[in-house]
Amino acid sequence: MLPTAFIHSLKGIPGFDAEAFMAAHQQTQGITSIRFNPFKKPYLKEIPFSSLLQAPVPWATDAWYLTERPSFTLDPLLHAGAYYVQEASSMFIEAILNQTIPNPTNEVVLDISAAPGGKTTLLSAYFKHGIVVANEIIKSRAAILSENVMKWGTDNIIVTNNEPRHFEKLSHFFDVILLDAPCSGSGLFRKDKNAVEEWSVENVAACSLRQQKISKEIIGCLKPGGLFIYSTCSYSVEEDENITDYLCNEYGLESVRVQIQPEWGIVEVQSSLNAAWGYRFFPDKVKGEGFFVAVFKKPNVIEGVFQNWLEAHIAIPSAKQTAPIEAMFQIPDFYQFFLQEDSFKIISKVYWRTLLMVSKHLYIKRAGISLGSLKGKDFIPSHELALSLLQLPSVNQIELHLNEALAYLRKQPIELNGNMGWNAVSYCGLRLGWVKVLPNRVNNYYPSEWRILKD
Ligand SMILES: C[S@@+](CC[C@H](N)C(=O)[O-])C[C@H]1O[C@@H](n2cnc3c(N)ncnc32)[C@H](O)[C@@H]1O
Repeated sequence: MLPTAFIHSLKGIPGFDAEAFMAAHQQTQGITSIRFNPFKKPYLKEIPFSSLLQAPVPWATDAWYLTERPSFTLDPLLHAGAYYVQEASSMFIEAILNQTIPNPTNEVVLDISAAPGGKTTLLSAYFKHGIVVANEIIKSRAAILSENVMKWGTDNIIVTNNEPRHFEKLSHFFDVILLDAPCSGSGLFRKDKNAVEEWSVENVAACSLRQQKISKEIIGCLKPGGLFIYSTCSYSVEEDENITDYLCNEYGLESVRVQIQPEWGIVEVQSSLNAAWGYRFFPDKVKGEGFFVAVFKKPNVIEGVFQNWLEAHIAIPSAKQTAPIEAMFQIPDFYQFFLQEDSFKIISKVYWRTLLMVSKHLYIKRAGISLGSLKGKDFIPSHELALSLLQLPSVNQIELHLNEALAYLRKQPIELNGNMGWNAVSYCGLRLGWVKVLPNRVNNYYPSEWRILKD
């Protein structure tokens, strides 16, 4: 049962049809959609859920509605990062980017509220020659973000665990900022019954203030001429159109209109003060959950100078240290090696300076691809390396059957014939992780904290 005050608060919003809206909330069968990982799909020997793929999500690339929700946990390809289970409305960010930055080059992108990482993975794929700083304020959620980023496997994501105000020093640094704001969550009422119970007029007002505060703290990081995308999964005007007015009034952002197809069912709205464009997703009109998004351009004025970038708390290992690792994994020379804690990592040389600058001001949870660390004389490859997109021609790869893959993901002992030492294991052609073959046993190196607990 939806709160009366909530329904009352939506009356008068263009596209809101109380009866149809409430009927859509009675539907028990949820909508499930996935977006394939464009970098891993070419290696897949079998398309997951091929019999369940119902129809493509019209505003996204290689994203599909499924006829039912399978057990994703028990699909090894979820753990290999073959796809991301993402709510369809959220995928509209790709349609926005296609229209506003049709030829992405080497953009520096900030996803300020990024966990669990649905939009981060989308941004990482869209800006494949750029870099995405994916930030999450809550530590436990930053860990989930990090896990999902590792599974996605790209080398162009830096995960940070900071408050938005910590970004203030990165003046005019980003070409694109996505603020997928924390909100009252009414758009997810169909999926999350707790959100219904927690909804209140007071919380909507508190969320609106928080959205303004986050905007204020990060707006200076956007380059003149840069793109600002604001989204929520709330239907409340206070969190949607009113924030778009705030962004135009306070920071002079210019609203950008996006083309939509009538058959998509998305409702175009305008804010009351600045007539800023916004896009509303109502569940009775769209095959997806509730969502709001608006797009802005920062005026193109030239101001400010970049600070001196070149001091950072990241170490560069010596060539002597990296030579055996380079030889072990045949690392292409467009990568820069760096050491974070005791882990050897790489990032594209193009983004080395970006990383230095970010690391000067923010807590970096992960960046680039971790290759592993030295334990005595042994080099222990990181799990992240197995999940990355790096070709590892010198590594022996053992293809597992479904039962073996699930045993591996449960971190159970498995029997395999591999080469002595480190071997990657894969399922349907995608790497799942590492095993170490010893004379009398095989050690399973799947991370304990990620293991599947479900039978
Ligand atoms: C809507 S969710 C983000 C979903 C994510 N963008 C995705 O696509 O998977 C909003 C996020 O904002 C974070 N958050 C909460 N309070 C915040 C604050 N004060 N500043 C920034 N982010 C905050 C939440 O922890 C949550 O992860």
